Amino acid sequence: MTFSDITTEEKNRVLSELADVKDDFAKRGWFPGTSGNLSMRVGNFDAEEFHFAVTASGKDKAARTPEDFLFVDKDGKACETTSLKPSAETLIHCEIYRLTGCGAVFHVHTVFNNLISEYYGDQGHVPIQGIELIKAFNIWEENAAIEVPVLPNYAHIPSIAKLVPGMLQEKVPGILLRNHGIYVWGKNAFEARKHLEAFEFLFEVMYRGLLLKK
Ligand SMILES: CSCCC(=O)C(=O)COP(=O)(O)O
Ligand SMILES: [Zn+2]
Repeated sequence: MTFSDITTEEKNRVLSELADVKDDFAKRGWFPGTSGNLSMRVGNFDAEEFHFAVTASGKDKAARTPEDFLFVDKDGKACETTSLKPSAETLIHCEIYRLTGCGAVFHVHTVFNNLISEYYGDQGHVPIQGIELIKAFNIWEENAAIEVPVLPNYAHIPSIAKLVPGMLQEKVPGILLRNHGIYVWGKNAFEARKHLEAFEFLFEVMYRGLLLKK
C-alpha cells in the first residue's frame, strides 16, 4: 500500500486519536521539557512498506496545534512536503513497527522509568515477577515473570535502533533506554496506552519495594 492509497478519513482518524493521547499524557506530566514522542500507523502493515504519523521534534507536547504531527514512511522519511522535522527518535519507532507490526508506539520519560532503568542497567533487563498487573500484557499465568530489556542510551539514535531486534522480548511490549525513558507499543492506541500505564505502575511498585527493603 502506497501512502497515496491511504484515505484522508483514515489519516484524520489517526491524527485525532494521537492528539487525544498526547493531551492525556501531557496532563499526566509525561512530557517533561518537551521530551517524549508518539506515533500511530496508518493503512495496512507490510514490513517492506508502512507509514505512520509521528510527533514533530522538539515541540511543546502539552500544546495542541496543527503542526504537531507529520506522516513518515518505514525509513522515517516525510511522506509529504513539510517544514516539520519528525521526532529525533523516529528510527526507533520504525524498527518497532517493522519487527512487531504493531499499530501504535509511545515513548515517555518519567522519574520511575528513569530510576528503574539505571538501577537494573548493568543487568540489561528489569526482572519483574508476581505482580498482578503483568496481566495487562496478556500474560495470565500465576506468579508470571518478565524481563523488560534495558538498552544503552547512545546519543546516536541509529546505533540504538540497530540494537532493538536483538533485545525485543516476545511477550513484553516495551523496552527501556537507560536513564532516558520507555518505548511501548500495542496493536492500537488503546492497547499501547494500557501497556504504558501497566509498565509505569510496575516500575513504581518496584521502586517503592526496593526502598521498603532498605
Ligand atoms: C528534550 S528531551 C531529548 C530528546 C528526547 O529524548 C525526546 O524524547 C524528545 O525528542 P523529540 O525529537 O521527539 O522531540
Ligand atoms: Zn526520549
